[in-house]
Amino acid sequence: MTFCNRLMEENLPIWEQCLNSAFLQKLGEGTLPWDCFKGYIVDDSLYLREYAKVFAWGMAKAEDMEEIRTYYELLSFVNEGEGATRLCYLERFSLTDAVIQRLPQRPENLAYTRAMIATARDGAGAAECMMACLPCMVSYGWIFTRLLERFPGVGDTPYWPLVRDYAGAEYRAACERWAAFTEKICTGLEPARERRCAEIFRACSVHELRFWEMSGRPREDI
Ligand SMILES: Cc1ncc(C[n+]2csc(CCO)c2C)c(N)n1
Repeated sequence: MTFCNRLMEENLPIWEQCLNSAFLQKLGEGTLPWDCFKGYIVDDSLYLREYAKVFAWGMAKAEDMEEIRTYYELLSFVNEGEGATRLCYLERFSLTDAVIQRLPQRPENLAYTRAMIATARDGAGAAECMMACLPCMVSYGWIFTRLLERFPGVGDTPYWPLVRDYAGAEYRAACERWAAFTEKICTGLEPARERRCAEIFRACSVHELRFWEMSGRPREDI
């Protein structure tokens, strides 16, 4: 089994808890309070801004152009794909990007992005950087694919544009590319560094869970 597949398998129980969070279950059923969804979109927009900085560290430490191209691809994915869906939702909430950028990240969100950025900043290189980002990419693919299987009716809810971004074949193919790149850079690592990588992957999977739990509560400042 590949290193990335092993990590995914080991962390499936955490992702399962994400899928079973009140936020995602209600989103699937179409009963999620709109205020909770609004809070999620705001925090997630702030999250994605900070997330982009992880790749700045990755690029600064890159050893070849392929690495830089991968970070560039990941960044443009956030900017074009996910950014567009979020902007549509913000418009529906009558919120603008300028307004939300001044809002604070909620504590769980801040803890997550601080941990990712510190990991990429302090890590030895691409392996640590990708370990911090991979759970967020691949857990979304896994979670939203399962969510759609469990709640096929989600296609008729206002949450469909978000689910559609992650539950399709195109996103799955992108995840496979990112995992293949990660596999390549993690092949032949010393055992201590490999253990550290597994710890980062797990810590970030737990941060994902905390983010979903946080999203079950509305923000009080919007
Ligand atoms: C809290 C949180 N976790 C994960 C994602 C998903 N995500 C973030 S970046 C990216 C694509 C790769 O750059 C994906 C799929 C999110 N939006 N918010």
